[in-house]
Amino acid sequence: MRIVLAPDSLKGSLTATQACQAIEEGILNVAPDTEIVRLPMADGGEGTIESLVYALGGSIREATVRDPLGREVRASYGVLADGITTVVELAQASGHTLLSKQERNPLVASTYGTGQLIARCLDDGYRNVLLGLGGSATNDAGTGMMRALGVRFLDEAGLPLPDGGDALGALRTIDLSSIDPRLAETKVTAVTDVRNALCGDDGASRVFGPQKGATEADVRRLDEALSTFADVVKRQLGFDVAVMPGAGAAGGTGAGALAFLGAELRPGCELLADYYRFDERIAGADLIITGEGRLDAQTLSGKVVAGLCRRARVQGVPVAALCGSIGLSAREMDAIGLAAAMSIVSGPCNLSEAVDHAYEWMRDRAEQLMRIVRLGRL
Ligand SMILES: O=C(O)[C@H](O)CO
Repeated sequence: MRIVLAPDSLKGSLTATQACQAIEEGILNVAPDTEIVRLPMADGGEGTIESLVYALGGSIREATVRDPLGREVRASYGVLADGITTVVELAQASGHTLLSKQERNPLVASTYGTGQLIARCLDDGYRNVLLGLGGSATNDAGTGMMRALGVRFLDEAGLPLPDGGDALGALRTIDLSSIDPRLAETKVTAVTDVRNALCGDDGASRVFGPQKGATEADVRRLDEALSTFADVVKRQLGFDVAVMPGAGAAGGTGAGALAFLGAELRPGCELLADYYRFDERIAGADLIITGEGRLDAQTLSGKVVAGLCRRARVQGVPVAALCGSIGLSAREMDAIGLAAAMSIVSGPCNLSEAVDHAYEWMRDRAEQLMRIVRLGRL
């Protein structure tokens, strides 16, 4: 049998590569001669570097940059085995996991460190950058990132704005005269974990602000500030980032990447599947096993599992999912073409138990799934 493993991470408990390893162990316990293809997925957020480097080869490097509050932090970036592509993950330098709950404050948090990581890739001589967007602590439309790359964001008096999303309310002019000239010869592809717009009810501040510590009043200020940013970009650069799907990823960094880096925005699942040559590699497979923390309405709106099911359906390869929890009905699973889903949790437990045991539970559930598959072949 040939089985393709393509799980997303189970955030906070298993990375996608750990999930692959656990599932593989479970399968091989039952059917040791199974051919396994490992394609750990990611959506642009945490784990994007790890998955791409694991599946495609390459190396992980580190640099000291600024965290969302300006302190020094060691952050990773990836260099793929093709020798030309680097992977910068915004969550590494500007992610919400770098801050304690009390420190979270999207009014002031900045993506500056992400810009420093991009600059490091340019210093190393790379001109093809995959920029993973998701899991941010920020709401600054990527202006911190661009400041680290030479752009100046000025107020009415022509003075530079302070860091953070709130300050963008006072933005009047963008000075591109000192932008890093190497960007002109660099291709940036932004890998987005969501398709949200920049502003409004579906926008970055309203949908993701609260999880970064924004109060209702903060959400309104941040949304207005992003709208001011979008107006200035439109007036000065001539295009409308407010309405583009994915512009709201990572607190609006999708918009910044569009406006200043000339980035193409690609949903994470689609980009990784293309880099992995997913369609070719699933051809003739007996089964695809995917997974994520929770299967729910967000899964339907295009997360990793739905994206893979769409591609697998074209080739007639069945997909099963192993998840932390399942909030989809059988009918909804049918709608996305998911053949089966199992929770890895077998009884009531608290979150820390689930985190501590995720690897063994994933392995055991994969073993059960494999036993069922074997029964079906008797
Ligand atoms: O970082 C964020 O704001 C969310 O992950 C959506 O991109």
